[in-house]
Amino acid sequence: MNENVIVAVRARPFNPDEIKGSEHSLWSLNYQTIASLPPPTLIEKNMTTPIKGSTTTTSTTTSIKTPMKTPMKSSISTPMKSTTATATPMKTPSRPSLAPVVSSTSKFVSNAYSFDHLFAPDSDNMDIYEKVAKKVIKSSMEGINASILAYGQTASGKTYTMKGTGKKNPGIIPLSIQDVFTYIQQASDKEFLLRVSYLEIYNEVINDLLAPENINLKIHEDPNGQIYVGNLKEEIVLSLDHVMSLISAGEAHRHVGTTNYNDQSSRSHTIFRMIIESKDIGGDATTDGASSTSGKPVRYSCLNLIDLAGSEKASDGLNAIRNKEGAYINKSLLTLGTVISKLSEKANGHVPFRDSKLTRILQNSLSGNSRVAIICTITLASNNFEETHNTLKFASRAKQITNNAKINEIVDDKALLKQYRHEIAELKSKLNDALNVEKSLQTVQSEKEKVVLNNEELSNKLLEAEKTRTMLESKIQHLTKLILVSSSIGNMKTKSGFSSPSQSSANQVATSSSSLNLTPSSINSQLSSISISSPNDNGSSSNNISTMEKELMQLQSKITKMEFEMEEKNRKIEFLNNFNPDTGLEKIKELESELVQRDMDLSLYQRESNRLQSVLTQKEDKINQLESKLRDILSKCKELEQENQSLKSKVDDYEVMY
Ligand SMILES: Nc1ncnc2c1ncn2[C@@H]1O[C@H](COP(=O)(O)OP(=O)(O)OP(=O)(O)O)[C@@H](O)[C@H]1O
Repeated sequence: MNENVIVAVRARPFNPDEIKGSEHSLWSLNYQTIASLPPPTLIEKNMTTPIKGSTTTTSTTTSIKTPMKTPMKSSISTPMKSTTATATPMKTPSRPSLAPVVSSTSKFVSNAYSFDHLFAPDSDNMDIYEKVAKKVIKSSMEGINASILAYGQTASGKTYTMKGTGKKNPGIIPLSIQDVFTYIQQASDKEFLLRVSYLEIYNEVINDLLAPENINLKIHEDPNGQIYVGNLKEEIVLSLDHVMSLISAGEAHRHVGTTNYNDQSSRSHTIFRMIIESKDIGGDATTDGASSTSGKPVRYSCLNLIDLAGSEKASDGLNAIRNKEGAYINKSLLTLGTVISKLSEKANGHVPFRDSKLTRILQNSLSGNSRVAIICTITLASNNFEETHNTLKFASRAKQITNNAKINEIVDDKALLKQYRHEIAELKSKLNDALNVEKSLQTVQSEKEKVVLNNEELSNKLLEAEKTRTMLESKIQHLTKLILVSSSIGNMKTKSGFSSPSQSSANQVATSSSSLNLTPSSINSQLSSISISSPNDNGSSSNNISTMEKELMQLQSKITKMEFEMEEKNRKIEFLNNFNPDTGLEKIKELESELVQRDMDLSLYQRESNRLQSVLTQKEDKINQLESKLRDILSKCKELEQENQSLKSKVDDYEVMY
């Protein structure tokens, strides 16, 4: 759509210095028109003296209007219905008027300018937002590039207008951002992607306010003729608070300083930019929240909210730094003025966009596909008459510029919104894969833990079994020793008889036992009666031992088997550590069932080992008993031997006697 730049003029109230200095207004405001008043010296003698504190907003009559002492209140929100003749036409003009108005009663030439909106000193930021910015913001939400900028001399209220003074008095920037999010909230059939950047142009150097380490950035032009700043940080934003926190972080890096006119004078131009991408989600959103609207175009717009530094007189700076800053500011504003002037002439001549960073960055906005609103801030004080006049001239020229803003649509995949949608879909599928892998890994992990646990148990059991084996071995050894002694007593009977007194005591026992009916066979039978019996025992000691040895061998072979299993399990644990979830899960299950089987075997072995242990204990008791009986028998044998000796000597005596 072809549209002229929207121009609004805002007059701020007199500041304390101006009030103290008894400044008066040399301007009259009437609806959309502002006209200059003659200086007091020109007021005809027959006129009344200037009315102190007058708040009249009536425009000049046939005679020149009296200058006002204090900032006037404006009734500009409703058109005046005055029937008095005015120096300038009071109708809403379609074009601003630059025509000088000549008073009929003096040589004074009044300049009157008409704009789309004129805001008197008592207006507030919300008024300005509602009347100037709101529709521009709405356009930007619909895919139309937009720029809103504040222009004016130093201390005229640009920052006050653009940023406001906190939550109670927000300026155009916070109000716009708030509206952006309200719009998104209400547009239930659309999805949006917002990203912001924030830069300043200080002394013709571009600095990134969101990434202060990015300084002296360069301007580039893409193949489509779009101007952009390279390496500028763009942050995706999700809420009003998020944006505001970025802005206030950026503000901390902006160059601000004290001048003669403003304690907090902006020493740089700032451009807050929001890239708005939007896409209809229509009715075909998929259940997982992803939309299947990939074929639909993405609307794309660039919203610039610009707070310019103010023009100032060369002598305004307090020191060399301020003067240098002022010189850069003035130079770039002069270039902006020239650019605006050239664009307003509508001739096809050269437009010096490249003469300043500011105009170069604003090139796309000022020269075509963008809605532009300029808020020119002025002071009505007579001591700034010249600057205010210049601002109004600038504003009038800007009003001549026609732009052709249109909705920007991207059909291919260049829009970040589409790229993000693709990425989200890809990531979702990757996430699913990852979840599956995670599940498998969790199973593997728990299988592994089980195997490790089983292995530990197995190790403990193996240790126990080995202990048991060692104990069994030593007991069997001990038992074997004892039984061999007993056997040799039995053997004596068959090999040597009982005749030789020089034979061992056991033999002697055997000899004497014949007379006492304590023959080796009877001892043997006594031994048998007290012999150790295992469940499979046939009752003989040698059988006991061989049974135990057999059991021991079985146990040994079981232990060997268990050791082998342990090794195998260790191999499997190693295998699990290097487990590949795709192939290993089945094997883990097999292993698990094998492990369960092994577990059962192991507890069987354990039971067997316990049984053997108790048999051994039993046998040990019996051996102890046997030992004590053996001792008794031996002592009886000794007694018998002694008896035998005495009997022998008695027999000898008898033989001697008879
Ligand atoms: N409409 C207004 N109502 C009340 N106070 C205002 C208004 N406009 C500006 N002021 C006050 O005037 C002073 C200068 O305003 P501001 O800093 O916004 O000017 P500026 O044009 O941004 O100046 P500079 O170009 O030096 O940065 C501030 O103290 C501000 O609060």
